[in-house]
Amino acid sequence: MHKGYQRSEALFAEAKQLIPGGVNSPVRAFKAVGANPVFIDRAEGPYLYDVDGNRYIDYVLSWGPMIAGHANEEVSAALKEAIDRGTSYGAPTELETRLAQLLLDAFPAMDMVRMVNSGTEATMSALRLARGYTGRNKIVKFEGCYHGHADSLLIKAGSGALTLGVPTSPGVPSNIANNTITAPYNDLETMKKIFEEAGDDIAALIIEGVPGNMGCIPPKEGYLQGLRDLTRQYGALLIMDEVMSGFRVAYGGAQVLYDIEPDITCLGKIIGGGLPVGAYGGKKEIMEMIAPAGPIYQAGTLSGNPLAMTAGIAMLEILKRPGTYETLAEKTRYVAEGIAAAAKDAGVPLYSTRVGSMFSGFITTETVEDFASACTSDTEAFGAYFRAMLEEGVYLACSQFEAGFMSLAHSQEDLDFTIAAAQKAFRKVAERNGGK
Ligand SMILES: Cc1ncc(COP(=O)(O)O)c(C=O)c1O
Ligand SMILES: N[C@H](C=O)CCC(=O)O
Repeated sequence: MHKGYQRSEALFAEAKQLIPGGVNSPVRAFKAVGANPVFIDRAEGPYLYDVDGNRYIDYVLSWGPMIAGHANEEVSAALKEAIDRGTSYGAPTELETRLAQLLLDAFPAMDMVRMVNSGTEATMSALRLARGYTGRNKIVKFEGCYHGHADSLLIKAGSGALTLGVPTSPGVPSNIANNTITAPYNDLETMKKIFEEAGDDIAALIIEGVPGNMGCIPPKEGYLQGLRDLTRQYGALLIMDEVMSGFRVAYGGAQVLYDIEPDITCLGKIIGGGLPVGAYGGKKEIMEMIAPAGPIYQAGTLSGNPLAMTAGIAMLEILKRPGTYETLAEKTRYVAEGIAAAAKDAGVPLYSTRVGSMFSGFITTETVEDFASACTSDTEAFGAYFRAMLEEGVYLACSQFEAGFMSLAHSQEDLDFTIAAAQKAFRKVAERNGGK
């Protein structure tokens, strides 16, 4: 029985006086689902516990990083041991080299990697590198893909920007926006035309390994290879943003799953084991353009932070174990199919997608394969579904345009509980739709 949201409501009211919108990242505000955020007290395994004493099965997992579950014993033990040796030195450590080696072993396309503090820093720095390396200015991104909040990339962006109705943010200077070309995802013909027209000016094409920021939308067969061939033909770099898909859809990322060789890869989330981190890497010839090896400047006071490196190493050691990704994919299949069946039984149209341990359910009768088709979803109905699931004790991403994530800690009981909750929630959505 849900205990209500009293204390969360009070904390949110207080936070709104001190922090814009009461949150430190817009998606957390639950704005698109007609609710107020629950404030979290603690987390363990697959569960979040809120300040009112409610327990939720968590499919957000801090927006992806907590793939081994919250407060994982091995990650926590490594961190406890590390913290007494100091929390930041601003000087090199062996830990950075150890994590770098793990990343390079997992990504055959990377010869070198640079650590930063967030996914935003990784993609922003990767663009500068691509521009500096090619001597060109334009970049191509996809409608509905989100790569963090750097100016060049906040154009027709997904995630919170899309959910909150500001996919192209005010404050991005027009001369920067003019250098970003946007394209529809999963449409190779349109991309060919873009390159025919502007190919000689394009420094890079950036794509999410598996887009998750307009909901999870798998690439069509051969699409990524088509982009790889096209970028090579025109001398543009292919940047795979695997901040979300890295170590989520495979050990490595989407490029390992689909056998694609990008020029630059961006990482974040899982590789920090729940601590702030990002990384970007690629071929030696490109990476050695970065200072101090080369002239392209990029720096960071806390980059390579020993705690983030420690947590990342512990996390990858867990994920390396045989069977990890098979287990994650099987749990995801089970719950996604269960949710889809629950929607069908209630007469709610649901288009279900998944890749590895990422999944989405779009409330629409359409086939979802790009931004335009994702936008056919009934976001009001999604809000009703989200609120009903929350009351049942299941914490989903608070937008139709976000992906769900599975962890190693979710038990069979948790998955069955989730499906039973979805059966109740979709019946409520159907009643609401019938009552329209
Ligand atoms: C694909 C992708 N790229 C980049 C980012 C930006 O990462 P961060 O939020 O760590 O800045 C995110 C998430 O926010 C993401 O999902
Ligand atoms: N969809 C975003 C990243 O993947 C959500 C994280 C955020 O913006 O706070």
